[in-house]
Amino acid sequence: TLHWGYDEHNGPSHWKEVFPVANGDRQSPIDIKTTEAKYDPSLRPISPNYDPTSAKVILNNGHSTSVEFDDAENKSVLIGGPLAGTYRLRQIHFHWGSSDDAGSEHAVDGMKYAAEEPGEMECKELIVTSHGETKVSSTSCGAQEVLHVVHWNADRYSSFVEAARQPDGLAVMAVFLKIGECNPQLKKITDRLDAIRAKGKRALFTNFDPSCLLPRSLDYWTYFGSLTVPPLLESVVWIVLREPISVCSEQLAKFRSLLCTGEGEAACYLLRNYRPPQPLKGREINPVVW
Ligand SMILES: NS(=O)(=O)c1ccc(C(=O)NCc2ccccc2F)cc1
Ligand SMILES: [Zn+2]
Repeated sequence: TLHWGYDEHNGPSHWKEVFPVANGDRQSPIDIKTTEAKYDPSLRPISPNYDPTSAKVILNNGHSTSVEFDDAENKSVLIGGPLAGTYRLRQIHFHWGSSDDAGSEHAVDGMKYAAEEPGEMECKELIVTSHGETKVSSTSCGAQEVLHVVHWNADRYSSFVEAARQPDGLAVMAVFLKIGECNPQLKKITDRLDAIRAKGKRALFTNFDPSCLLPRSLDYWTYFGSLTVPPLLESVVWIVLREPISVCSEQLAKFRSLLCTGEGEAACYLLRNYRPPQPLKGREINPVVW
């Protein structure tokens, strides 16, 4: 049977063979067309409230690296914005591409921040060389990667797994990471990746508050979608932050050095792990800027 991944033979175009919901009506990620987003005055600011002692372990599950949090009580929660009730922090994880100009999942106005390889957004930069001539460099701009902060509706459901099967069960905050300065907060995570290079490995990871990875502005777009990896359950209220945070090339490269194979297996690097944008199927996207 298909073991899903991100290669030619088991990647996103094959997932529907095992997970038919891949062709559902509320799949993620999507390309957010900002001009079509409809402002909803009832939407409030989001309010993350995390306790650093909730952080427990960092692991490599073969599809990404995640930091898992203690979600046995309402210690670290997200409230406000489009959310009715208290959503409990479960884990954070990342998606990236095989080169610095690809890798995030959601896109904004076609700027496939992350973009599958073809058609990624390019920005032309004029560079004046030392001897005065100008030349155009086409570097990709926009974000190259994405951080997902995953929460579940602890008001209405008794576990993550139960919530993951409900239409309002999960809330995931997406933060774009843009190539630039190295990110000192992200360093805490990238410095631990050497300890969990093989699939299935885990390491202690405590005293970490993921709000340190959030941008200054919490302006966001919100829409109803799904998990972006199998089982692709349609249970996610997406909250996509407009402002990216910075990450440097060297930090991104460390994610790509993770293995999608276990110890003792022929090594294969987890070079990319993002799903391309999916059809909107008539969904409304609400921007929230205040
Ligand atoms: N990329 S994302 O959309 O933010 C995303 C978030 C969480 C999961 C997850 O927890 N999967 C395991 C899982 C799924 C369903 C039920 C139990 C599970 F453990 C997958 C994808
Ligand atoms: Zn994700």
